Amino acid sequence: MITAATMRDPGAMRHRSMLFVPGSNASMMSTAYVYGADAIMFDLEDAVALREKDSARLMVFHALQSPVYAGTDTVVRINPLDTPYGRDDLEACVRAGARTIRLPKTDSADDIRELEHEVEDVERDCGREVGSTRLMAAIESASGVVNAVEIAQASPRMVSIALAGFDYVIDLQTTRSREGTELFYARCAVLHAARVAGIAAYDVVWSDVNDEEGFLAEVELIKRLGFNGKSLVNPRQVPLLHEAFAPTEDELAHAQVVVAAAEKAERDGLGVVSLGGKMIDAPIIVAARRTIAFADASGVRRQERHA
Ligand SMILES: CC(C)(COP(=O)(O)OP(=O)(O)OC[C@H]1O[C@@H](n2cnc3c(N)ncnc32)[C@H](O)[C@@H]1OP(=O)(O)O)[C@@H](O)C(=O)NCCC(=O)NCCSC(=O)C[C@@](O)(CC(=O)O)C(=O)O
Ligand SMILES: [Mg+2]
Repeated sequence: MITAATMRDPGAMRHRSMLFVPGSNASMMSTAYVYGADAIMFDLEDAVALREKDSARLMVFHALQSPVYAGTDTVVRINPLDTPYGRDDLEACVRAGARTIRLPKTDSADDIRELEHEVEDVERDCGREVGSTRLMAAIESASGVVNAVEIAQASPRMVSIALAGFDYVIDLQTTRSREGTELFYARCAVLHAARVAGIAAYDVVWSDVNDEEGFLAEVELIKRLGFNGKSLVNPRQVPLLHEAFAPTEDELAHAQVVVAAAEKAERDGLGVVSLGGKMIDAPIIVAARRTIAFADASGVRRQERHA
């Protein structure tokens, strides 16, 4: 039986970066794995021209099976299932062993249930383990935002949900601003949906790859809101994002002391811990463990700490 627990490996929750790589660009696809993104997302949808849909699908099919991507968390953004390409994309990607399928323009939980049904058929057909393909939804409309909780909970295969800002602002009849005021409600809704469902939340792409300052301001905002990470369009954004999400050495040192104090209190059979006169309770311990996990993912060096 497929359960949420079997689908969600904790590593996926620690992902920060998901790099879009156009499925029609052979040169980008052949090198994308070197940039250190937590997940590589081959795109068959809007980055691919209509006349290249079939050749891009074939290239992604081969890339997914290439040894260079064996150790990478691969995601494929397929075309929506109500287009002439969606079902062929899905079949090729599941057969080739994509770890996660990203459904763009997800408006309702039924979209995910239909996807799940199709994925299961292909898994059975090609002899892949049923339940081995994970799903994620991109929310790109007002309907998607309003239905975000049901979408996030629509299948135990769901591992994450992403806001897609560019299509969303078109549906909202506005435009994308540098400060992102128009995205505030959708960001909060998508994030809350992810937390209700116990899955990861990804923020929108930042398209002006030369505007580093604007990108970093947006990253600070989404980190503060609680997002796990962001969809990216350019390799230069990967280290910037990872660095911004990495705890400082002081934050890490404090988290380690908190966890060490909590573990000592547990060994000593004490319910309440005091650290420098401050009470350390369960949420503070959870936050400290999260900081340590982020530090590990970011490669921040740990030192032995004792209570
Ligand atoms: C942005 C730009 C044109 C900048 O070009 P530039 O030329 O300035 O890039 P440079 O930095 O100079 O490149 C230096 C070296 O990196 C290589 N390189 C660049 N990008 C790479 C990459 N992505 N992967 C691997 N390699 C890469 C490049 O080949 C070069 O390699 P080399 O020649 O060997 O040195 C370029 O990055 C790019 O095309 N990005 C992908 C765009 C894309 O996928 N759009 C669709 C997804 S959004 C969407 O659909 C909206 C959405 O749906 C989103 C949602 O759903 O969330 C919604 O509604 O909001
Ligand atoms: Mg879009």
